[in-house]
Amino acid sequence: MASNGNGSVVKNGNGLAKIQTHKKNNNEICHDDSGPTVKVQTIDELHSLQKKRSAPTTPIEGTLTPFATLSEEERHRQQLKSISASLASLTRETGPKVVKGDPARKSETPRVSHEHHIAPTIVVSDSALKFTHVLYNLSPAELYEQAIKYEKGSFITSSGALATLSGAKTGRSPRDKRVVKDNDTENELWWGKGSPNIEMDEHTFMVNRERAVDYLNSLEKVYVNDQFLNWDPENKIKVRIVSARAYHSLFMHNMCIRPTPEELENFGTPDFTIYNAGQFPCNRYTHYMTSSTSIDINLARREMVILGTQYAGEMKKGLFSVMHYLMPKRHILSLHSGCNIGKDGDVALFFGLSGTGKTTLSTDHNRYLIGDDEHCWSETGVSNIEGGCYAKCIDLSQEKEPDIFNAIRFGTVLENVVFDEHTRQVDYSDKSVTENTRAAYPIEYIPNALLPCVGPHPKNVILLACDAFGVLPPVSKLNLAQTMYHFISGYTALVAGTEDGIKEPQATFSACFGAAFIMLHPTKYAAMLAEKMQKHGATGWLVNTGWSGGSYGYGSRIKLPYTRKIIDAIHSGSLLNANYKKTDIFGLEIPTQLEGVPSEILEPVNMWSDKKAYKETLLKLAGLFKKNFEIFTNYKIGKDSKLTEEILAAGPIF
Ligand SMILES: Nc1ncnc2c1ncn2[C@@H]1O[C@H](COP(=O)(O)OP(=O)(O)OP(=O)(O)O)[C@@H](O)[C@H]1O
Ligand SMILES: O=C([O-])CC(=O)C(=O)O
Ligand SMILES: [Ca+2]
Ligand SMILES: [Mn+2]
Repeated sequence: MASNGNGSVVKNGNGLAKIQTHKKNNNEICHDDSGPTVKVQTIDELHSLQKKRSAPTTPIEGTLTPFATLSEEERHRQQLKSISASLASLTRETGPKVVKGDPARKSETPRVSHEHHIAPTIVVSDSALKFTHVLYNLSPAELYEQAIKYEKGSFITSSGALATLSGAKTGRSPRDKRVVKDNDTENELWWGKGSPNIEMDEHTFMVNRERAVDYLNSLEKVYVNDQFLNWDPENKIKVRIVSARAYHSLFMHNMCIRPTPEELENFGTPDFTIYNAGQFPCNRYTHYMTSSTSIDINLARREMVILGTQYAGEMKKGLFSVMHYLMPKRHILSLHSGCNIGKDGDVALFFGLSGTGKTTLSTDHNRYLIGDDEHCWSETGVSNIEGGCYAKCIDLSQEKEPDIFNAIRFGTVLENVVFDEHTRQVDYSDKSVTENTRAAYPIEYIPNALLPCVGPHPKNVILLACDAFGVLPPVSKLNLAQTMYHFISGYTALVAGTEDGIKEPQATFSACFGAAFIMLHPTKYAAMLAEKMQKHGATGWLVNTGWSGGSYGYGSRIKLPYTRKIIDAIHSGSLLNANYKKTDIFGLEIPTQLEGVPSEILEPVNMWSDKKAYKETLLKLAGLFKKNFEIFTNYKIGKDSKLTEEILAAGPIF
């Protein structure tokens, strides 16, 4: 039996109805098929319909900036020229042939003798004969696709974050950081004992730079981010990050300030450039190299090179070091601190080393978040340097820290976490890869973030110390000299190893609560802080977020709700008017009462059952403070020798 003549259903030999696939002239069956069809010839054409052209390549209509008067093509050309110049080998071609777009997409592969070929060649090498594809300021969605397709260990978690692996290094490598010592920096920077700046010469920097650039140019494609640092419009810095991984590009997209399409069109030449060739090692036969990792800063060239570590925090903190050099030159103080602002406009800074509570306490439901880690204090007030937060996520829970937990969603980079292979549910308690698991998210993922991230002069300067010895009071009010003493000391006590047995707390002193990132001598920053606090009438506080009733293993950590009550009382101003008494040895002013906190915990000795052990531990810690401060005793702080004397006298006395 063949056609029934109506052209719709044909019975075959065994009597089953067969649906005809050729065009019918009636529509009795499958009504849904009769709608309009797409007007394309191929599947590629169909895909091309999905995408509308947009930033960062589409010009914004109606903008009257000089750059906007250029044709789109000319703007494009200039942008590529700038990127080609960034990627130039300094010994061969002046810059590689760069072309925008993903090499995996055929339509974007350059044809021969293309106008995208920017650089005139001096000497032809193999690298000059190929194109380097530039993936310029990709969006999070595009970077997700790149990461998942090309980078092992990239997965979407159940909440939508991008889980990544940073490779062998899961934290910063401060011993592998080098800074070029030249005629200027020799006198300007802090060198020697206690300083984070380990010298290298200009020539060695160039060797490493060439190594990184050659590595990047050998790849089929590189990622380029053009972004900003510092929300203060007068002191914004333009940064370019050239990297080989979508993970790095998305991390910086989140952590730096994201330009608007208009700002990107007028971007021009960056003020600072990072070459992140982290997958590729440095050469240990190179002078100054003591491992296969090297993070090199050249302030004169305004460049940074990363070899042999893929830990993304190196980029964030490398730029922070640069800000610690550039900002003081403009009489702006750079700060390793969190910052928030109350409904009445009162600003608080939170200094502290890792794990002391900067992120936890600056993310406060009753206040607006300005930033969690890096700030500037200028003549006009405070500004966040970054456009994102980098939160520790070990043992993170929705109950304890809902805002951070909920920020871990689409767009967020999750480093080195462990998740269920099927549900992709993250287990935040799992330390299999590292204890330093981290989440990097744009600041606007925190619901009460203040945008733009700027505020007036701080009213309170809170120094956080997690004292695992259990002898520092939960809160003390500091005078200016004491604030400077504790700021320069930068104390916290970590507990080495948390698995089995009771371990001794380990005291850590890190000048300005961030010695790894400062460039000038600590007393320079301290002098600026003292001047600003004095001028704007800010009050200093020392808050112990660590142990009470005994050292680690005997006492217990001060409950977070109590610390929050203490912080609330600082913000509201009520603590300023409390009654105070002075402690022995450290001479700290401690309140006798504080609403919502049991009075006995305010004085540490009350909580220790073994008073003798308390006194011994207190003296031990005081001795550590004294010893640490020795390297600072020969420095004058600011112009005021009276203040210097007061600071030296503000430490423990015994
Ligand atoms: N009393 C307390 N005060 C503050 N934090 C506490 C307290 N008790 C426990 N914690 C916990 O200590 C941790 C503090 O870590 P947080 O991420 O805030 O430190 P951080 O200073 O931002 O560190 P980093 O510089 O490494 O980012 C959190 O997990 C918090 O829940
Ligand atoms: O920089 C990092 O890797 C994390 C951080 O915030 C710090 O250590 O201060
Ligand atoms: Ca933090
Ligand atoms: Mn930090």
